[in-house]
Amino acid sequence: MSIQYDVEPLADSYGVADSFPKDFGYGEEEEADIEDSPSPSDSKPRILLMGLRRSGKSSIQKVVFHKMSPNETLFLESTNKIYKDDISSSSFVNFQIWDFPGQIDFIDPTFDYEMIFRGTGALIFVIDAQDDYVEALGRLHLTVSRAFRVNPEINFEVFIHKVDGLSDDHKIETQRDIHQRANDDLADASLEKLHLSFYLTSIYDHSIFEAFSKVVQKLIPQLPTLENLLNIFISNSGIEKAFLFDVVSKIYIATDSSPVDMQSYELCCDMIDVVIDVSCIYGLREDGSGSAYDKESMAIIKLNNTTVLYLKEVTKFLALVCILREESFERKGLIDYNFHCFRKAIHEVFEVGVSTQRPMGPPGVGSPCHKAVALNGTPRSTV
Ligand SMILES: Nc1nc2c(ncn2[C@@H]2O[C@H](COP(=O)(O)OP(=O)(O)OP(=O)(O)O)[C@@H](O)[C@H]2O)c(=O)[nH]1
Repeated sequence: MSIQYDVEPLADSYGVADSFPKDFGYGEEEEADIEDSPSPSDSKPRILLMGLRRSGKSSIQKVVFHKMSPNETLFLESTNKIYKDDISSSSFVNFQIWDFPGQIDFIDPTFDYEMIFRGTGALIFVIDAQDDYVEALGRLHLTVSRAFRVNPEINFEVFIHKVDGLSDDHKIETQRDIHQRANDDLADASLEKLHLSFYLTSIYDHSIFEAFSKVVQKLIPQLPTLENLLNIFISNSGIEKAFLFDVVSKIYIATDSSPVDMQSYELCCDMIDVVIDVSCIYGLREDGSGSAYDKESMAIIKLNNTTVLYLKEVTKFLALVCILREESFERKGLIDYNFHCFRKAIHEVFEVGVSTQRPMGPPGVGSPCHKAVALNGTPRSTV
């Protein structure tokens, strides 16, 4: 395997290149009392992580957005308050992730669930698949039915989590059973319109990143355009698969329309890790200033099975990672030209997003959630 790696530590013309956080990121973490009044940053759309105690909520947040290694999560303390994690300063994902304590009580008058659900884009309910999940299903039903009544626009996502401990057959059976019971409960409550999506996840492999990618993609209004651009790019460049990655979290925010196989995704994730690690060691200035990822970032990795991985910077937060055959890579000039057009188009997509951004309206109880677009293209909610 040979690695060609080329990174200019800092491009002044890149505007905020130097602002890419040195620790790779991961915005300020706020701890909030449940009864806290909303702060201005609370107007950002949220992804809520809910579920019973010890189901794995904090671990998911730490592994996906804070590069914590899965084994370290064994030492995480139980969450007693809502943790609001604003990752928008380092990630394309312009959301706050709110990690809830397991024992949250809807009857508690200090828990303003109307306010919380109104600005929510996605609610992820985590179920521990290694545990008895009857109680979790009851909690899931209570949570989603409350949330749906306040804001029917929320995407409801169920992570059947910790499946690393289950055999393949057991995984499928658990998913079928949870799916069946959860939907039966909804049907009994005449909530057929409430749609739940299910994912099998574990922090010990890439499944958690894949699942989070799908959750985030649903919140990106420009997704069809991005997919279209990727399709045009790969078909004209002889590329087999291309992913548009959020570099910090390794969530892919879009891919071309050919099916995603887990191995390709894992390979691309590993490439990002290699590039960033090498860049952190050799790409910074001697005094440690500069950025591990900037406009000049690119890498080519040739594998011993005639496959080539090609990574290029698209925006401050996004990278394109392509998988192609060695023969196709002989036409690198063509690929680079097509990439140049693709990159330009992506910038235009998000610039249009900014110019069509709606002004923030005053909060109003029960008002529908209007979606506008933020600088990085993810929707902002005005509630
Ligand atoms: N085997 C396995 N263990 C996991 C996984 N995810 C989390 N865990 C473990 O589950 C335990 C509980 O994880 P936490 O992230 O603290 O759970 P939580 O839901 O945030 O718990 P509370 O803060 O009490 O609500 C930890 O020991 C984790 O290491 C997983 O995918 N597989």
